Amino acid sequence: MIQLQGLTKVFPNGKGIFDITFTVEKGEVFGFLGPNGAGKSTTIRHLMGFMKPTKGTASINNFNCWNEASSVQKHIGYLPGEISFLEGMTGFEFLNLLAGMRGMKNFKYRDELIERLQFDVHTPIRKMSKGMKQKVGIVAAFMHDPEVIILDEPTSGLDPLMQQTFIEIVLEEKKKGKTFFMSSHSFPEIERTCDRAAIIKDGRIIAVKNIHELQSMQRKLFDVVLTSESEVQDLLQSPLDIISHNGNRVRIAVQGNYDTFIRELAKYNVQSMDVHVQSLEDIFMNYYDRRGDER
Ligand SMILES: Nc1ncnc2c1ncn2[C@@H]1O[C@H](COP(=O)(O)OP(=O)(O)OP(=O)(O)O)[C@@H](O)[C@H]1O
Repeated sequence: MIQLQGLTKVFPNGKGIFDITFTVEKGEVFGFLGPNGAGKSTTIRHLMGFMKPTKGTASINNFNCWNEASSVQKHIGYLPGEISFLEGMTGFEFLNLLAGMRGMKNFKYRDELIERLQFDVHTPIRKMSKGMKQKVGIVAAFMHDPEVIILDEPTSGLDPLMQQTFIEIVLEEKKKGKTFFMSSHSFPEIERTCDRAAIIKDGRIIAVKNIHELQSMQRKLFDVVLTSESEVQDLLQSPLDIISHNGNRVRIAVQGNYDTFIRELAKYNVQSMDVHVQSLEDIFMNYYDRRGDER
């Protein structure tokens, strides 16, 4: 449904995106993850036909995103990363303007979305908070029942309850066979909604992975308190993956090797233990670091 083939955009300052290649299948929810400035919005702007690539192609539904931008945009719902609306209007007037431009006839879903996102759509846009504007943007991206929905950091500005509502809406649309491409910093949101995710850093794709694969890469970090610093010194000689230590405290990473972990710790007087499950974000950061070392 969405194809990027060697997509490259080099800005005059040498930054940009380089040789981006991947495919998103019809009905797939695809996450696009990366730190600030990695190239997420630039890639999305190419998908929307707002930017001409230096090299390579982007296509949606077999339409070239640059040469056939108007055909592409007919199939798409889009939420930009930075929303700029016609500030003189209310949210409702803005949505009506879009609906008119799109020749929309059925407003049932629009009204349902407004109801679920719980905001006063008749507020003038210039008086809206960031979160309220984001909600208007979400309604605008979904209301016309598009086949493909492209979202640039959709939950930024939403409170946790509304993030949850948003996730539910995405999962419902996924069931209807919609294709999603969404950039995000929120790993739980990607984890809950996406089938696969691409990880981008410094304009280059460093991994495209199945979400289950990412989840199975999760390590657990145990913060263990022993009775003395000398015990910690002894433990440092063990085969355990010790991330850090301070006084009689030690942080140990465990990924599958629980038996060794318990056998080693049983040799000491353990005073307390806390566990942290590594977030997907940490997994990505580890991934970046490893790749950085290889270069
Ligand atoms: N029009 C432009 N001219 C010059 N450089 C640009 C332009 N647009 C983006 N860049 C640069 O390209 C890189 C990628 O930017 P982009 O906005 O795509 O990142 P991003 O992953 O969306 O980041 P964020 O999460 O902060 O929105 C950055 O280094 C940015 O400064």
